[in-house]
Amino acid sequence: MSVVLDLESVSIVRDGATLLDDVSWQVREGERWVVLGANGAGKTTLMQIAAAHLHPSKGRAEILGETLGRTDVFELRPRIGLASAATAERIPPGERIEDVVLTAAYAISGRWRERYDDMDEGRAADLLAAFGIKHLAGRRFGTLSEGERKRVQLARSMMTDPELVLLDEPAAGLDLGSRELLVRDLAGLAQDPTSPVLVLVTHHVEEIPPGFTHVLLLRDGKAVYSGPLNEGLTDANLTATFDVPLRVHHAADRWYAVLKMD
Ligand SMILES: Nc1ncnc2c1ncn2[C@@H]1O[C@H](COP(=O)(O)OP(=O)(O)OP(=O)(O)O)[C@@H](O)[C@H]1O
Repeated sequence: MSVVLDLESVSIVRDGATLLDDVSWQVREGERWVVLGANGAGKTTLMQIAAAHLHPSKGRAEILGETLGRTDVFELRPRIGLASAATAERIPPGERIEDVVLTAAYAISGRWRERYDDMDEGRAADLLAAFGIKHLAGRRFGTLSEGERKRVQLARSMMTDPELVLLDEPAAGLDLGSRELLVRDLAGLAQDPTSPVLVLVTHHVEEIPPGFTHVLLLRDGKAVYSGPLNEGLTDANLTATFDVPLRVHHAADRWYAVLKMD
């Protein structure tokens, strides 16, 4: 299986702070990864590297066969779908949601004078339908609920038919019902063999959709564990990751974690 993401001893230093510290991480075709860690662990920083938006201060990052620093990132970025709080912030509130999805074709976040062909328009419409938001066509992004916005961002992340999709906290701010619907949809994506490689960042094991295969646990910029989900999500690893004693439970293809009380 070919390697989609290959990070070798990657460190990121900003203003004297080490955000990522000697992280090595390999993601292969067909895999679905969860990146789990406490606030400030470095998850978003890692996604910025994986999305070719940030270069390592030290180490080597190879994305879809291209080495950062030796490749044109503007050619690489359209091959990667990204949905994050930062990408959402860049979307003009007055933008119609069809255009929010469509403009991903040019990696921009506000429609201007670019031209789109019927295939692009058709794909954007299909993606709105696939994520259950076709009925919202015509609405302005700024008028949507948080759950609806997350779905629009998900659709946008898939617009270029990317080989790698990075979803940075797609369930943040969702109510229980909306979260569960999102988990169901992500499980559908994960279980579809034609889907791209998926990387999902979260704080909560409850948000891990069935079908995800691997986990990277981050703490203070360092990898605590990187490998198969079933082997990695242990009491000891979660406790080390979040620095509180945790008990993890796996039932009916979902994960749960609570504080150890004894
Ligand atoms: N320019 C910077 N200078 C110094 N520290 C920074 C800078 N940018 C980010 N950081 C710090 O790096 C750490 C990692 O940030 P990052 O956003 O990657 O964490 P995260 O795991 O995504 O956190 P969260 O779960 O809260 O979103 C944080 O402690 C943050 O304050």
